[in-house]
Amino acid sequence: MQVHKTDLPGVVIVEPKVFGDERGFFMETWNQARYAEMVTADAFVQDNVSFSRKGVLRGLHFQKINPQGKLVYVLQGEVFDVALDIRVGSPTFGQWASVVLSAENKRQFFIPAGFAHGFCVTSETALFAYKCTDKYNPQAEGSVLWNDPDLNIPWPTDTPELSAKDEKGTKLADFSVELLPHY
Ligand SMILES: Cc1cn([C@H]2C[C@H](O)[C@@H](COP(=O)(O)OP(=O)(O)O[C@H]3O[C@H](C)C(=O)[C@H](O)[C@H]3O)O2)c(=O)[nH]c1=O
Repeated sequence: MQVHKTDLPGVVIVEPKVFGDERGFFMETWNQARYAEMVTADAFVQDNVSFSRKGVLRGLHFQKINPQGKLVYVLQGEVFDVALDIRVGSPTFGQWASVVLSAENKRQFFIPAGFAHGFCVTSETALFAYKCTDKYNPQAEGSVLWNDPDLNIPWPTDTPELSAKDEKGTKLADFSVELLPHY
């Protein structure tokens, strides 16, 4: 397994070891000891899967309370994935890192607790899997506006399919600091 740093401390790209043979391939998508040593010491407590069509954009979501670190990857298809630092007091506040995740490249992306996360599907469909380091807390959820002009994130489409919640996302600069996670 290889782990690559990004410009955002704690946000890493994981390339798991893939065992290919004439039948196909095998890979460990998580291993408690190895990931605790190489990715995050935080324990994972919840697994999620979502399925989306091309052009669907989910994000940019965070939880102020029970902030979730996420180990995300794609089981089928391809997405453009973004981690945005919204931790008040962080030296990289307002900065984001992106990566293309696909069933082909088999990459994983770790987004630490306190970041906002989102992805946009670039294949016909995508099956998106992830592990979370804290529970779902809908009362504590927030959405940063996907196309916040201050962030200038190069999403693969200007006209994504969004949930009603994400249509009404808030510009990062418009959040009062008590609604954001703290560094
Ligand atoms: C996230 C979540 C959702 N739900 C229920 C609540 C709704 O009835 C339904 C769809 O929820 P939502 O529209 O918030 O799903 P996404 O838009 O995929 O949200 C996720 O999108 C981005 C990419 C993220 O990083 C977060 O994991 C998460 O916010 O699933 C649950 O029961 N448990 C959960 O952990």
